[in-house]
Amino acid sequence: MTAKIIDGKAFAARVRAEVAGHVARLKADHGITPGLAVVLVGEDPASEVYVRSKGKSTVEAGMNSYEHKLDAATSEADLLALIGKLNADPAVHGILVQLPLPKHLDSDLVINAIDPAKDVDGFHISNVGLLGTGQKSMVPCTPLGCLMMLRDHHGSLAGMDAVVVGRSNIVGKPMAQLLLGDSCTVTIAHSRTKDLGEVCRRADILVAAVGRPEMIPGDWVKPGATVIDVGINRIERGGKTVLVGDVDFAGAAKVAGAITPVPGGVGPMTIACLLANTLTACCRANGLPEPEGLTA
Ligand SMILES: NC(=O)C1=CN([C@@H]2O[C@H](COP(=O)(O)OP(=O)(O)OC[C@H]3O[C@@H](n4cnc5c(N)ncnc54)[C@H](OP(=O)(O)O)[C@@H]3O)[C@@H](O)[C@H]2O)C=CC1
Ligand SMILES: Nc1nc(=O)c2c([nH]1)NC[C@@H]1CN(c3ccc(C(=O)N[C@@H](CCC(=O)O)C(=O)O)cc3)C=[N+]21
Repeated sequence: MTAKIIDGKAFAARVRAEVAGHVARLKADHGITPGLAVVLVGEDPASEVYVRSKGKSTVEAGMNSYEHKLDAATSEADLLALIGKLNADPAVHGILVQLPLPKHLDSDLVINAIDPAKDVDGFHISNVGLLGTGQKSMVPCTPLGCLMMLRDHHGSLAGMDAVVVGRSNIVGKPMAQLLLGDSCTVTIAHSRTKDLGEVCRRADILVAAVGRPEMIPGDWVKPGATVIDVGINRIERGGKTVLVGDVDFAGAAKVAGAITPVPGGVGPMTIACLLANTLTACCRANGLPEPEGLTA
């Protein structure tokens, strides 16, 4: 079998266009422009690329983008003061603090200082709790993007066996919650899982969020399964730096029913969902009905 390639880039373009349409209507009918503030502490080159591309997409969707670049040595008090200001600013509907933060900053403390209604990453403990109890929340962008692609491909996910490899707070755990919410039978695997290959081979839906280049070989994939590769790994190959996922794409594509590529899969969907979450936060803040199909 040769897998269908799930085109995250094209899907993301559709989501962004839909968001832009809603933004135009918000402006015309209500005079409101959604605003997203992105906070970057320190000078990680990969993060800077990512923050720039977020800013560009935000503006292209018709929203306001506010970038705050802080020195790597910024104190916790200064960062918390900035978050306080953004929380109080009515022009800012979404706040994203780029992770990881420099080691001297307590990321839990910082994330939990964000107004949950503006927490477009969905990392605040109250959003985590709302998601876990099936209540309306802000849903983390990467897992939300994965869910949208899965629903688009399968329609209903009910009863499917899903395996999520990785248990981070930003990808693995919220991904598992969303799959459970769609009535999958969910297994969460991690670095202490025994017989990971055996576990993966049970999956109708296999989500890899590990951060290890091409660690999942084709023979861990059940024939016909849907593979969602969240990994973003930069490696040297043939004297060039290339981007690869956590899955051996060539091997897995021979067995899977459908697979997301890297680049052009989950990454672009993450950014599209960030814009969608900012729009949703703006609608909620203004007591307006939220657009359908852009949340979980
Ligand atoms: N496309 C996108 O939009 C995004 C992509 N990413 C990418 O996704 C990947 C994962 O990110 P993130 O969740 O933040 O990473 P973390 O490093 O926070 O978590 C990695 C997880 O993988 C598990 N793991 C590590 N090694 C193994 C192994 N050998 N076998 C099984 N499990 C293992 C860890 O287990 P344990 O808990 O036991 O240590 C951990 O739960 C990265 O490549 C990152 O760049 C991240 C965010 C967004
Ligand atoms: N608070 C916070 N929220 C995040 O959502 C967050 C974060 N911090 N820190 C870093 C990770 C990583 N992440 C990516 C998003 C998009 C691409 C993306 O668009 N990737 C393109 C390729 C881009 C390239 O070429 O480098 C693709 O896969 O096609 C990648 C990675 C979000 N993260």
